Amino acid sequence: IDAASSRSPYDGASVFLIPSYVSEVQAAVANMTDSTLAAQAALVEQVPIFFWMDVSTKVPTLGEYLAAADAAGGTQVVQSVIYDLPDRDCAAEASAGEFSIADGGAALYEAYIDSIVAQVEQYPNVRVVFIVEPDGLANLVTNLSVPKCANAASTYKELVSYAIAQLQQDNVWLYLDAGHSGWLGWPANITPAAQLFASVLQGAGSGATVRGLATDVSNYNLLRGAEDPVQAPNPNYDEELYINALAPLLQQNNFPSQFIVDQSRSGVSGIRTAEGDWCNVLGAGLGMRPTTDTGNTLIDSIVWVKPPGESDGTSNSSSPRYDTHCGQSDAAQPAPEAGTWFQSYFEALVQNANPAFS
Ligand SMILES: O=[N+]([O-])c1ccc(O[C@@H]2O[C@H](CO)[C@@H](O[C@@H]3O[C@H](CO)[C@@H](O[C@@H]4O[C@H](CO)[C@@H](O)[C@H](O)[C@H]4O)[C@H](O)[C@H]3O)[C@H](O)[C@H]2O)cc1
Ligand SMILES: [Mg+2]
Repeated sequence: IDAASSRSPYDGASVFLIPSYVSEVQAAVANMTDSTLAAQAALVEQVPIFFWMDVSTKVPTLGEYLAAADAAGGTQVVQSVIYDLPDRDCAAEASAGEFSIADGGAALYEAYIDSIVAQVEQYPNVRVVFIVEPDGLANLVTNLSVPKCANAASTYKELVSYAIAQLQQDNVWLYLDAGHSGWLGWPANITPAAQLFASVLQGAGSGATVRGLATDVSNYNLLRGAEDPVQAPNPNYDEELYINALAPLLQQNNFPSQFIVDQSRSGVSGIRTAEGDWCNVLGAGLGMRPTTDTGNTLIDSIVWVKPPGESDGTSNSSSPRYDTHCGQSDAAQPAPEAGTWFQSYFEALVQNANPAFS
């Protein structure tokens, strides 16, 4: 058990602002004509988000950020998402990745992980928080009926175990992605989910550990609040209910039960026509600001993981990465490719922010 995982990485630390996102927001502000809204949008620059390593060529940039955090002094936390599994996003089209299992993807992914290890080992004084593979394991709980997921299952598990095994440095905290309340929170899913997380941790070898799980990444659920009608009849209809139900199941399976929760786009509830809608949902607003004052000892921090303004996926039906969810009536259109800047959507997120930026 490495020292890191026995305490929150956020205790007594400053969270590093990701420069590439600050630049995206600055560019967005420059393009805004409504001066009141632009002034509110400028405040978003000061909110820490996660740096997504959605392609292996972004790993050196993590190194630059670790160096900058190291130079800043004090106790810094750099937040980053590991997101490059071969046959990625197996139940959807929008976020398919660079690696494919059929084309040596497993070996390439291990090299990707090894390159991340090489970066974090250079900066032992910087705390690094990784969320490991959004949607990856969650898809193995509910979507083995999807051929791409069934074919990828053993590889996903082996590679997440590999990532855990390789990232045991004392300055690293790992939170596996655990979907959200409207996904794995369903009673039919929650126990298989706990068992899957535990088996993947065991696959990392004895002594390997993680800090816990991340929930609501790139989704729109409330941390705690009134039930959104589309969540009914799920008893775990918000993230805190999901976390409180999941934690004992994890403990029973010898899996650490600490959490971080994405609230970047959770400011407005009741915006989806169906619980499973995830793509650029209309009416969404920036949510609770990141804080360690979470009101629940299981939750280390509220965080912003999905960078607000970056698209979930293209609405162009002729694109190879077109997913029908991005063409729905509750999806903002026209939308650019996943991960690219969506200006009008960003402006709406600021407009709908709750709490408001002022
Ligand atoms: O009452 N009942 O009787 C009953 C019966 C069955 C029920 O079934 C449950 O229904 C849920 C709601 O549809 C399903 O949850 C959805 O599953 C999708 C993947 O399949 C997720 O999509 C991902 O979302 C990510 C961002 O979050 C994207 O990054 C990613 O690209 C994208 O693929 C949705 O969020 C998530 O909400 C459950 O699987 C399903 O088991 C539920 C109730
Ligand atoms: Mg996605």
